[in-house]
Amino acid sequence: MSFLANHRFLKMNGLGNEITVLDLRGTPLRVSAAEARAIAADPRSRFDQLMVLHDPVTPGTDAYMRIYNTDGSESGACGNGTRCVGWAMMTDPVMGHASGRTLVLETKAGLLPTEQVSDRVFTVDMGPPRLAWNEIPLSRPFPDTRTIAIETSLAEAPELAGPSAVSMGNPHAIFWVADANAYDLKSIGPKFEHDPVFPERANISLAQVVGSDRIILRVWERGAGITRACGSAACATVVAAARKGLTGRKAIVSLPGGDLLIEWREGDDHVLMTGPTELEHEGTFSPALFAGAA
Ligand SMILES: N[C@@H](CCC[C@H](N)C(=O)O)C(=O)O
Repeated sequence: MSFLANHRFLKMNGLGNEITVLDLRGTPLRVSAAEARAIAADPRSRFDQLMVLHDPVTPGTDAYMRIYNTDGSESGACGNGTRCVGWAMMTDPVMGHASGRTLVLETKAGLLPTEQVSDRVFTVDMGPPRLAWNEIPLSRPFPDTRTIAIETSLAEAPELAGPSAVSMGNPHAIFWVADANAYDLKSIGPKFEHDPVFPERANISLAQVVGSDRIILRVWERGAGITRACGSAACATVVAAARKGLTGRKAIVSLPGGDLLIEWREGDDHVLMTGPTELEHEGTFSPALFAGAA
């Protein structure tokens, strides 16, 4: 039987981005890709991202997080999920032992200081964007990642070419469009996600700039598909928009699930993301879920 049988989880969301939080602190256990897919397959624990808490690794941090997509792949960043973890570690009666209003969380991509702004609203310091082609990563050199060349060309949307590329600890490609709702993202997203220029695949965004401080955004997430919000994509988009002179360094990003406030701070180059969290329910995993999942 899987160690996850009867294990407690929280089902949350950040602007409709479906997040399941699982606490494995105090154990050496690790969720496999098959177990993550099994958790995603149950409507009670369905997620776009599974945030798994582990004991801290770096001194001074509060927890190490592994982040799984629906397909079982792992990511270095999830902005909406990190806010949910902040809420869980501060407020949940079982997971919430953190004192104070700040936490430092760690992923394979780095440190994520997280601050409670009000009851359910959190700001995550998503760190500096990574803009060099080999940091994103891209499969070949581009001196300027504000616009890159891709191999995929769509007969139905030939204007979707030359996206910006940014890593926020995970790879993002941002296509600049006149109307973000004019495209069948479910059809085009996977084609761009798997373009050979993205050796680790990429999260694909359609960004419509509607003012110097406002962007409408839809996202096809690597490993998860269309989601109602993607925090790291919102951060990557404001960075790319500011680099291209399309907006300032602070903007509201409107996603199908609601708004995020993003600021690319002068001075230390860090990107701050502020937005809400919501607890939907808690539950325990049915042992039957993991039959056949190793
Ligand atoms: N929803 C997340 C990003 C999720 C990670 C992504 N699918 C990846 O594989 O990089 C967010 O809020 O940032």
